[in-house]
Amino acid sequence: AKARHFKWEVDYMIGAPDCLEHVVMAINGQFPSPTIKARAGDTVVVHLTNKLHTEGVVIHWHGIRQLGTPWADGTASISQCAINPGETFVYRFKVDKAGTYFYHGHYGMQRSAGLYGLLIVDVEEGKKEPFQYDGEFNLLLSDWWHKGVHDQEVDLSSNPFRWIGEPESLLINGRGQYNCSLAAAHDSKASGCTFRGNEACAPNILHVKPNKTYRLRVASTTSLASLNLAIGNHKMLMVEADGNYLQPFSVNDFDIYSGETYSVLFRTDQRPTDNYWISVGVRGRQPRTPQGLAIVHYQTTTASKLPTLPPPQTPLWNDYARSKSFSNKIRALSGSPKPPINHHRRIFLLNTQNRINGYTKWAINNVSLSLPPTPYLGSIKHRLTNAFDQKSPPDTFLSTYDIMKPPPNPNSTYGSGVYMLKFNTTIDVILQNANALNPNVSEIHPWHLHGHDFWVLGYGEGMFSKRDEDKLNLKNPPLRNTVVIFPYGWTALRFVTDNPGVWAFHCHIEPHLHMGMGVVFAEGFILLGRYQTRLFLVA
Ligand SMILES: O=C1O[C@H]([C@@H](O)CO)C(O)=C1O
Repeated sequence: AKARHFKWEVDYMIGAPDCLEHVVMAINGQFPSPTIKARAGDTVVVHLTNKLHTEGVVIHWHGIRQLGTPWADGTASISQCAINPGETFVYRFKVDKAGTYFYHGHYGMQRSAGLYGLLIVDVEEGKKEPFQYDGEFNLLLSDWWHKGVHDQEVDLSSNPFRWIGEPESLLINGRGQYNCSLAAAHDSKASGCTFRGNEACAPNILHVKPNKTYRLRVASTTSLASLNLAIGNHKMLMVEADGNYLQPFSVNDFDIYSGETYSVLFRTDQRPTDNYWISVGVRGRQPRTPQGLAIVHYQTTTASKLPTLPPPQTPLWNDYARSKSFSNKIRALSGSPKPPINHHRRIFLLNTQNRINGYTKWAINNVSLSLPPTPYLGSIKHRLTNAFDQKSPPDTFLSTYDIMKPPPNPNSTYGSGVYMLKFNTTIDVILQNANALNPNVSEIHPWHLHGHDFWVLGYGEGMFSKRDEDKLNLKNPPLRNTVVIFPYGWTALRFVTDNPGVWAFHCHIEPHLHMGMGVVFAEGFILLGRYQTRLFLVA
């Protein structure tokens, strides 16, 4: 194992992610930020200097569990103070498990502003993956707005509320095309793009040889969009999710929610004199955004030749049955760690859209997350009891709550959202979706847990009930760090509190987190009475 050192400077720069000039966040002048490559067992050391003039910054290493290093999780107000302009903070953490990961800003809405990059962890030297391939490509998916992120933040925090709307573009590896279409040949209304190939917004081209197997690592860091990805005429084999191996299964396309990663294998067994589209489109919300496109180029033909077939169509945005069917196919590779059979504590988290003094918010069990200036990790360890509201949020909600209707009383309150979890216990979380403020609206929310992987025990419709208990999958549930709740449905997950620290658990939709959609798990602190806690000492 090695230590891998990086010297990074975060700044804004002028870019053109979808061909239109726009301010974008960059590391060392690069957008998307540089890809980190490491091997399992390595230590990554990032010296992060904040070159922004008027705002703080932090970076979260999404999917890395930070075993024994909770201070390196990179969450402002939770694991650390935001790094001030001019300051350097050193992130030092172990990448203990091979897989496809990414990193991103976790302060305000800086991820939406473009602060993200990939983190690829290969298996240890001499070890093998449980599948074989001849080459690999990375696709980092994101969505892009023409309105700047500061304006978006103010819109969302205004009364009356202003929603950010759907993205203008989808980006693949930071590249999209707003004012032209690569697939204009298949769309009489669109005007074609003319690229020489070296433009910053020219599409990604994956150069492949015929009759080989390639691994495609796909990560979604979208601010809002749920996506579906397909490769024209090529089937894919799902083999990895969020840094954990899957029982392989074949698909024509797959859904990917913000915060998720997948590896798929595909075989270049199609007509080698043609090229093929990779298309990415919006699901789960009214699609108002053109597909994102990349090209698979068979090296037996010319790279500039556009595919003859049209880009694969994205499935109907509200065909949730299709999305659920895909999610339900995801199983852990046989031999993967299994969940404990019993739980010690079960926390029900009701997701509702609410109002506080006329401001539109999201709340969990009627508490809308509001982060304090002093980071929890320090304030809880040092018992700074006036650093935040010590009132525990509720473990459940009224069983009579009608999730099919808008909240009868939409008024909510702000809270610190801190759940104290005992060390080495098994925690179940039942995420319960509900109707938003408008009638007949319930949206998708991908929830992401820091500091852990969890087992996804199942999904269901309506209110979680005792009867659903028997349907939970304790046999081969996948381990993940992000999972979706479907409209009007529930999702059950389980994890073990074996990693002392303070961990965010939140909707990975950036504007939703900004509007309070999250909670905090403080784990491994000994409770010494009402206001006294101490960090549990572990080796
Ligand atoms: O948080 C959100 O707000 C809007 C809508 O509910 C109110 O405008 C929307 O679609 C969200 O996801």
